[in-house]
Amino acid sequence: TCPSHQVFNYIIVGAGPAGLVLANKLSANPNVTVAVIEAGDEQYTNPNVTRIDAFGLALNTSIDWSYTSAPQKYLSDKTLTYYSGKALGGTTTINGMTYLRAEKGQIDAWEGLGNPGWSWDALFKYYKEQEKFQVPDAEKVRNGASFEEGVHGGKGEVKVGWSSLFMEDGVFEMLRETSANMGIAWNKDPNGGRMGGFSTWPFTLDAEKEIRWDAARALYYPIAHTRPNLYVFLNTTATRILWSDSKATDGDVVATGVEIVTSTNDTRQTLQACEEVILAAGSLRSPALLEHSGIGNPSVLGPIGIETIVDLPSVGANLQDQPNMAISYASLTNWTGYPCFVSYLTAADIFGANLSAFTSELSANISAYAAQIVADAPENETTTAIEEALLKLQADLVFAENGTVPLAELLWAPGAGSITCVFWTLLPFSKGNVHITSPEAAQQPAINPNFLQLPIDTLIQAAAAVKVRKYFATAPLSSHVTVEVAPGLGVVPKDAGWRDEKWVSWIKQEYNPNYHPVSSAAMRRREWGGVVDANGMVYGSRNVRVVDAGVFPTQISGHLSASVYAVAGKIADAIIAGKKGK
Ligand SMILES: Cc1cc2nc3c(=O)[nH]c(=O)nc-3n(C[C@H](O)[C@H](O)[C@H](O)COP(=O)(O)OP(=O)(O)OC[C@H]3O[C@@H](n4cnc5c(N)ncnc54)[C@H](O)[C@@H]3O)c2cc1C
Repeated sequence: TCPSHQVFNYIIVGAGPAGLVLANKLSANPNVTVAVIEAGDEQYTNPNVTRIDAFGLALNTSIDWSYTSAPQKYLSDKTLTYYSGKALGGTTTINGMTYLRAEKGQIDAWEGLGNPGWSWDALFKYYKEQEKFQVPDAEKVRNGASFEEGVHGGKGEVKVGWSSLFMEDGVFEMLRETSANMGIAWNKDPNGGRMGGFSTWPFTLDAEKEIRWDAARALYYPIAHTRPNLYVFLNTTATRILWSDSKATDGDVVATGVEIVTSTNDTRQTLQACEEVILAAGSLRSPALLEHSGIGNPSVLGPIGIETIVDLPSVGANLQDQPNMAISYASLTNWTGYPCFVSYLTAADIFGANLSAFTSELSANISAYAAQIVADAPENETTTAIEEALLKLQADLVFAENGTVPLAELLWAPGAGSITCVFWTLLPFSKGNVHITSPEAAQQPAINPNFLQLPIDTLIQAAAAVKVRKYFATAPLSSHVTVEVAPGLGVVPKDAGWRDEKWVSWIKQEYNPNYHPVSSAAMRRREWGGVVDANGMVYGSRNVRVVDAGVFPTQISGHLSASVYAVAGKIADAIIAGKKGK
């Protein structure tokens, strides 16, 4: 028990989906006090957050951190805007609401990275338990909404379904038939562990009231007035973790609370935690908080005058995100409605007869790729042995014979006088990092995903682009489009293959992040570049956890939020069960 109400059992930093799952679950016990610290404000009535047609409107507003990436070495030093939510509800207040989980095989691979108990079946329990699936009516089903029995849950907090803005009649059938003619089968439900094929996806929304369903709506507002043991500090930023003068018997550091600053008062204040400090500030900020608190790589912390109290060079390492760009064709039709059509392609779908040659080329290059990753990282961040093992694991998963893990995602967006396909490589091999560059906590860290560091990522993206063009040339989609608007045949000639330099330069020019940054506080065995153990506990600490998208041991093929909710749910239960880890 804690001595007074000024001292909380748990302090959670960040009120995104991860932070709010933790807050909700931990505060269900009335004897436990929980403080949530969130840099942003509540957005209950902000129409940019509630309107189901609002995706995009909140970007670059006060609820978006709008970070700028570090210059991207492999993109001619270009910097990219990194959207990220700053609100009660975190990035779910500004995101696209797509509810897509992951591929079974890739979650099963998490266990092998030193995480006992992490498998698809373990996460499936949480996906279902947290979900309130709203069964689509007959009209929505005619327009493509579909699901498999047993895949969804009906009693959870996260509302999932389709809105009335569904794309008009005919689009679903047109894309489904085109996919079939491409050899891409219809997948009735991509959320059951097999994502490959052509599908429609559900959204995180309230289908009856037609409002977006962000993490605060799901997990905070319903309990806000019924839990006096839950304290939420809005417009408040955590600047560092506070440490006890004495260490635990095994030498681990012990957190006593956090230092905070509010948006109206520059004076540093402290909040004390008698049990744990849990960082859920997102994959771009939790590593920065660890570093500002002295946990990290001495070669990163030393030069900016921060004393290393736990030597953990993998903090902020392993950052991975996906490349995002679009191919667009003119159409004589003004398509209306909100699209939710996706094609998930495997390596075999993308490379066809070239697959085994491509796989051999990759295998032959793995050592060189590992060396490149090490060369681009700060001193002692990682080793070629670790990187080689991780690259091999990913290559085996993605390029396995008869492998089912999707390697590229194609989103179909018919609009006014056009049909656009937004597409991205799902599992890039390039690897970056996120590190602080100043002792000032208010300064954003340097976000460096190292996009297109390894040539293989450009080739996969180009091969996906060639496949998108083939889609547009296949009936019946081909009969609904006229000229290619982007990139346009003048930029990339019609017959350009995926090794063509024209694709490479177009990809480098059009490059955007996909805003799915993961693994910067990876849950892995410590000697394999892990930051946290299988229960989210930071190595070298007695009572500090990280629980957010940063702990994903690897990138996933789904969109992140469904899996962030599930990962946080599983770790919250581990905390409640008293498993401190290690
Ligand atoms: C433009 C965009 C579109 C997306 N679309 C989709 C989609 O359609 N479907 C999907 O599943 N996923 C989507 N995502 C990704 C998904 O929303 C995020 O991966 C997910 O919200 C991450 O959850 P999190 O809890 O790890 O972090 P976040 O949701 O980012 O929450 C972290 C919170 O911590 C707060 N914070 C940070 N530092 C501090 C500090 N020092 N002190 C106090 N508070 C702090 C932040 O303000 C934020 O509220 C999208 C992301 C973006 C940017």
